[in-house]
Amino acid sequence: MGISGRYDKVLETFLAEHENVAEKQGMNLMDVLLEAKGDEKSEYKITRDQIKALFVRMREEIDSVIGKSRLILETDLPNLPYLQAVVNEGLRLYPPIPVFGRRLQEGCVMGGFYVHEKTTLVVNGYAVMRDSDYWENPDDFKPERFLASSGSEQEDATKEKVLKYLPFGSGRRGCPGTNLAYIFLGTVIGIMIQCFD
Ligand code: HEM
Repeated sequence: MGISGRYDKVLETFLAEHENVAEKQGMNLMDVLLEAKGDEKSEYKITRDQIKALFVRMREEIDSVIGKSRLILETDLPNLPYLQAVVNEGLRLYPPIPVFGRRLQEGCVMGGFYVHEKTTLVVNGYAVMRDSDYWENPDDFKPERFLASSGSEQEDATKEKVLKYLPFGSGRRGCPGTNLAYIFLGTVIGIMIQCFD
């Protein structure tokens, strides 16, 4: 058995351990995911088949662009649009920093309300990125929405996209590490796809 087969076996043991514990004390991320998978009423069903289809498409893209003889480099990322779309969609649905703040230097009208200067506002990026006014089927994991060929979200003008896609905030206090973050997310996820089944 290859290394990835052996690794799969170890992971399956962990999964079985989590599924079979009768009385849980606290929950960790794997418990949360397993509960979502088993929850009939959950808004979005996670199935192993969906994860597999996503995985197969990413693996095909990486194999066709890079081959099987080396690992992904930073310079490969622009040639891997589906991998980038998966990273974008992951950040849209599960932003590591879901809210961020601003303090107003001047009073102004926002959404019909006058907001005084020095007011601290919290921007809920999580809610904006799941708003059905801006995103089609917002709770679905659909990386295709970030592909240039997709008609739905991609047709939006760049400015609007910046304001509805906020995993790194926006404007002059937006995250200065955005480019670095895309590089490490793309390479780390891509390398895991290359190395493990
Ligand atoms: C997945 C990775 C990352 C995410 C999701 C993330 C997200 C964010 C968000 C939402 C903000 C607030 C932006 C705003 O208020 O408009 C922020 C600020 C910031 N981030 Fe990141 N970040 C990431 C990685 C990084 C990295 C790799 C660095 C540096 C190497 C970095 C450095 C900073 C700094 C210094 C600020 C404060 C900017 C300011 O207040 O002017 N971040 N980040």
